[in-house]
Amino acid sequence: MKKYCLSVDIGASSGRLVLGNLEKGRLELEEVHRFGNEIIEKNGHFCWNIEALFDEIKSGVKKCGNLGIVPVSIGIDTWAVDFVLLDEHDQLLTDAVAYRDPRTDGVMEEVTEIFMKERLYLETGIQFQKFNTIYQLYALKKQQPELLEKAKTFLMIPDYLHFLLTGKKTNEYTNATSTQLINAFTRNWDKDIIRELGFNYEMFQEIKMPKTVLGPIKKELAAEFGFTMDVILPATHDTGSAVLAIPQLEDTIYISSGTWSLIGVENYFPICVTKALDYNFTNEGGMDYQFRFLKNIMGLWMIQEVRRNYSNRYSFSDLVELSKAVTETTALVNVDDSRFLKPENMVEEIQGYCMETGQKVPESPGEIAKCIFESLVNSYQRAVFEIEDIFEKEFKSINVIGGGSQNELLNQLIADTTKKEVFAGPVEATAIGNLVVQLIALGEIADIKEARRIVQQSFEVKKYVKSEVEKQGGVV
Ligand SMILES: Nc1ncnc2c1ncn2[C@@H]1O[C@H](COP(=O)(O)OP(=O)(O)O)[C@@H](O)[C@H]1O
Ligand SMILES: C[C@H](O)[C@H](O)[C@@H](O)C(=O)COP(=O)(O)O
Ligand SMILES: [Mg+2]
Repeated sequence: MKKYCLSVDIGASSGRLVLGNLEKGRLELEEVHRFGNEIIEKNGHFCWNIEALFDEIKSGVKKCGNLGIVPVSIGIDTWAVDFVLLDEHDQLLTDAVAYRDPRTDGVMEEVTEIFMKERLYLETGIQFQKFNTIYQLYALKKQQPELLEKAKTFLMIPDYLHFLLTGKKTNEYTNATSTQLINAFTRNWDKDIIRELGFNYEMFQEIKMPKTVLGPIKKELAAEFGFTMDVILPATHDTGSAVLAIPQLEDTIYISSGTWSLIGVENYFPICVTKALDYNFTNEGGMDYQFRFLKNIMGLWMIQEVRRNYSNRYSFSDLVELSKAVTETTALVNVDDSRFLKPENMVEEIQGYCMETGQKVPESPGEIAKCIFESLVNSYQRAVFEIEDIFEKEFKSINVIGGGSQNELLNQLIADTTKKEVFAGPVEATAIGNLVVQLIALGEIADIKEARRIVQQSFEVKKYVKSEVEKQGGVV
């Protein structure tokens, strides 16, 4: 009898439910449901449509039933930092405000007046991004103090979705670390930081690790689906799941390439030295208390927005082909400039940057796309230099995972620019990482080492090496 697990991976642009089962030492996947995940405007803020996302999860579970498949377990992973607050009746007090909302403008600067950056970094090891949960909560404290006073429960997005499924309230570790409120050494909520910022320490829930069996779904949901299953916590931070599906990590820098490009390495301890702070690297928590030493690069969000600006007239592969047809050197932008975090119009924002920096302004969709891809690779190259500077070693290869690993032009540009071997895939690394944790918890896979061996045997990974044609252009 096949034993199926069900992964729910909701990234910042799309979500998918993927069934997984082990067959003769290989992991077989079946995508049963895919849906978009767009930011909406609600009550004057940019928000996620959390109700619609839960409905999509339920639709996907029902599709399993329609296929005659009853999963043994389900686990949900999503993007990081965002959260909801519940009142004493476990009702929503807040919308699921998105990390791209401007409510945190200027807040990080205020908080680092209270806490020196060095202290926050030494205690948490987390990068300084204006949208971190710590700054979102501080913004709430300033803008809607009455909400924060009423809050009895803090749940991050996947925690909340797991709560809707089971009625259980926990905070999963890997995602909790992205709040910048977890102490990197105690691996628990940092009471001093929380209390000194005036947050209610009691609203934070017990930290649970990946592989935790949270329990069965609620009876009424089991009745609705026609079957029950257990919730097993994956690494509920999607990047935490994605890196678990990298076939081999030895001497490898990974790029989790989706809406964001998360570039980093797996590490056994937090690196909180000044150089890592200056480079703005983060030490996000991983399964089995590993650390994901990485940094955020603006990522394929930029091409997603450009596609939207062109009314979705072009597919992602169309935009890649159009950029290939552009032969002359294009302008380069600093993709990590906060102006690209949520511009009105990405095309115009890129053109404005090029005009302001005295560069030839890209006009056609192909020129815009090429500018984005080349500029992203420049930022990747800079991050590679920084990683090798901190670790005082050269890394042999780069493994690109996620939807962006399908961008062959980008993969080749990375190989040409970094002069390293580039491995591309698995595409659905996040869903795979989510599934292998459930299978480990169920005793179907021994540990993460065996899981990586299974991934190697189960999924295609393409290799790219530096092409003969020398790449033009330099680091911005
Ligand atoms: N066929 C394709 N060719 C090139 N790029 C692609 C293709 N399909 C998807 N992508 C890239 O993958 C990105 C989405 O990656 P994904 O990991 O699904 O994102 P997320 O998890 O953040 O929602 C898109 O923004 C797009 O740039
Ligand atoms: C805001 C966070 O940095 C972001 O969630 C990032 O950590 C992440 O995991 C994004 O994943 P995508 O799959 O949406 O690119
Ligand atoms: Mg993703």
